[in-house]
Amino acid sequence: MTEREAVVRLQQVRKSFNVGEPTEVEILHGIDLALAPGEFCAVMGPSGSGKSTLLNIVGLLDRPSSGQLSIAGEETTQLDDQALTRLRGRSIGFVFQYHHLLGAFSALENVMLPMLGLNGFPNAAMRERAESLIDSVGLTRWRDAPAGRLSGGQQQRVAVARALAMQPALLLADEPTGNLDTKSADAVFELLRQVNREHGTAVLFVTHNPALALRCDKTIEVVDGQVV
Ligand SMILES: Nc1ncnc2c1ncn2[C@@H]1O[C@H](COP(=O)(O)OP(=O)(O)OP(=O)(O)O)[C@@H](O)[C@H]1O
Repeated sequence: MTEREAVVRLQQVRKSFNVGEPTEVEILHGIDLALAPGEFCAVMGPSGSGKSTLLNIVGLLDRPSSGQLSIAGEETTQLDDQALTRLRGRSIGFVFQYHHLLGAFSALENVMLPMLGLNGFPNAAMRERAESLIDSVGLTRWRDAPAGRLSGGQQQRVAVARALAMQPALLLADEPTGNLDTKSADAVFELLRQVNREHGTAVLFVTHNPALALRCDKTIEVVDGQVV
């Protein structure tokens, strides 16, 4: 797979944090990873091994201390913050363990929020697209309900629809089912698989659940800051 073809490519990515001058701890020790378009990859590993740190870097929320990272064929390490924000907005969707929805806003409004961009004015096309996303995650009846009133599983469905608002090539899901009962977790996982199949969205899916990992295209394991 060439750099252009990969949705995500990490080469020798290291990440250190300052934990009180002058002490630095290295958390990621030279990660190599490539994700093809449409690939659904589970990320497993013990607590504290560096999975979230890795996802934050792939999601352009944090920068590597060294190494190369390309997203959708674009090398990112030289980009300034503004260019990173733009690339993130058009290429990457996020679903976290806690959905971070705005509880007083309707399910539909939450899905529209990422589409508003800088001028902040909704238009009919945005509304139509948000409606179709809400339909596709099975929440047509709850479209106008305040997000805070929905069940945990339904809220996570809204979060998936919101993550897809900008039609990203890559979806990053950090334990999106970790907070749900088995049945809701299964439904949210199936939804991610469906999105992956129908839209060709590549997915990095952090999970502690081996049964779900088995249903992914591949699994990588992060142990002590290395992919093993
Ligand atoms: N900003 C930071 N400053 C210092 N240390 C950090 C920072 N962020 C993460 N760490 C440390 O990095 C290590 C890896 O954390 P990370 O959250 O990536 O692990 P994880 O594999 O996602 O764990 P879990 O499965 O429990 O979510 C931990 O020891 C954590 O304390």
